[in-house]
Amino acid sequence: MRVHLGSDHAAIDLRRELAAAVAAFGHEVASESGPAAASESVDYPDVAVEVARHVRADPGSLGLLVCGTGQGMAMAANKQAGIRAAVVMDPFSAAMAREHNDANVLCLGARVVGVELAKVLLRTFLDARFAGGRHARRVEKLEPGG
Ligand SMILES: O=C(CO)[C@H](O)[C@H](O)[C@H](O)COP(=O)(O)O
Repeated sequence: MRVHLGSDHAAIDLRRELAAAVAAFGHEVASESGPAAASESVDYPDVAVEVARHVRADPGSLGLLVCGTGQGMAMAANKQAGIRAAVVMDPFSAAMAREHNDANVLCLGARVVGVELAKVLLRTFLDARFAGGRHARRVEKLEPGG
């Protein structure tokens, strides 16, 4: 699975940890967006839009957005057509976001979850698959005018 990563200044360390985890889990870091140092304060909507565009241009890929809480990244990413971004803090939600909601972007909060839980959430998200069926009808309705 190709994964497009992005963070703001509040989650650089977690972004780096999860970039390594993506590879360790047998997946590919397709792109990495965001500042190089925590001293470079950035606006999360800018990073979220960049990653959303990468995901949309790379069919079948997934996005991973991390910031302080994950909430801002999700709010910004979900404004982009074709993007279904989910903030999760537990493995069940990580699995269901993929299986029922066909989420294609995972949002995590570096100030909310620790690194080891973040890795579990990431692996759960990457390993899950969309269930289709009745869920496909519902997901179609998420698109504007859907
Ligand atoms: O956590 C957040 C709420 O969505 C944002 O994504 C940012 O990470 C947070 O607002 C950054 O706060 P800072 O005081 O500028 O470090």
